[in-house]
Amino acid sequence: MSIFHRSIKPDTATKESEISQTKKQKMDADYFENYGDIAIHEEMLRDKIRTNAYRMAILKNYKKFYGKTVLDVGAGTGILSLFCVQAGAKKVYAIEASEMAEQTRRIVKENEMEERIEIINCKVEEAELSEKVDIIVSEWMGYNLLYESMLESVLFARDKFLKKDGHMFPDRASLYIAPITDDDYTDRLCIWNDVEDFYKVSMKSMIPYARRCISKTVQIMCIPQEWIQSHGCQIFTSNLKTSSLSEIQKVQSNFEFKCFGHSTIHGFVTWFTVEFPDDITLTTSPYTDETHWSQTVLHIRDPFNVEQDTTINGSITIKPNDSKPRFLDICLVHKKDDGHEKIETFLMDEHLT
Ligand SMILES: C[S@@+](CC[C@H](N)C(=O)[O-])C[C@H]1O[C@@H](n2cnc3c(N)ncnc32)[C@H](O)[C@@H]1O
Repeated sequence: MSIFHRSIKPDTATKESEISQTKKQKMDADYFENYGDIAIHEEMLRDKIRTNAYRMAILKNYKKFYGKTVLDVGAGTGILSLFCVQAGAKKVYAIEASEMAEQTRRIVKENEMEERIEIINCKVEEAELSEKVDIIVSEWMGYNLLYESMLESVLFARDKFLKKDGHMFPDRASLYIAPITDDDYTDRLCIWNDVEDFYKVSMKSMIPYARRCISKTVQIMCIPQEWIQSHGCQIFTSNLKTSSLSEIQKVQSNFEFKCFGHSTIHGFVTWFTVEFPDDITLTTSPYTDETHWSQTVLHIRDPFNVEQDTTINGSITIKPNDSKPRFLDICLVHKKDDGHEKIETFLMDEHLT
């Protein structure tokens, strides 16, 4: 992604590009250092909803895997590669850029699968394979589906390594949004009223600022179903076999909700699903069992009241942040019935709560 404008002279542009390149490399280094740590892999393996969805998808589709070659993009501990061999894969290329790859080698040996799983310790963008593969498996999803921007690497791998009639596991991803009431929102503001009782000084003037602070931070949490105030609306869906890079680099969609009943809207929640062949779906919906992704909550600045059938419409744009492309810029525009449009912007970076 280019960060400079046409008006910048070539030499300045080169300098800018070098800086951005160094920044990007540093960010990637931090990213892979994070995945070199055991804790994140423990969290993923503890998430049985996630891991069993992949296990079921691979084992139930054993006819697709039997005798075939597979590329596991971002193998981590190698768990998905092991499932692929259990399903009968002839050869799995397990590409992992972080230092975890050293441990993956040990795990593969422990399972006596060295002859079938080849660990390649580099970024998939830098890998060379001696053949094209029949299947790509990858667990690339981040919070709000696109946080981390790993899907770009998976599509890169698809275009370079997947046979024309090959399969993607998963092969579809979708993102949903719904308006919510947040029962904890008022509690969070209470302190600015309570200061008077506690210490006999007033801090009520902080309330508008506190609201702004709440609305700026993206919260990762499992919300109670009762908070949801209308049916969800799909804002993004991608066929991973055919989607282009540009389609996944900018999500832009309108939404419209009809509210269930009387409540206060404090924000919006997003969740995602990924689908595999043979009707297997992994969902992070608030209506099903918790996963380590939870849901993503975007609080608005000025909560508003709704009644049954109040309409909320608007649009959402999600794209990688220009200078830190693994993070996301989110712009949410919303309007109640014929009211004024409100615009909320969020940076989904490491300061998630
Ligand atoms: C979400 S984890 C999944 C790990 C494992 N497949 C699992 O399901 O438990 C993603 C892994 O992909 C690796 N990864 C991300 N981008 C990569 C890239 N471009 N090339 C190679 N590995 C990558 C990360 O280091 C991380 O270990």
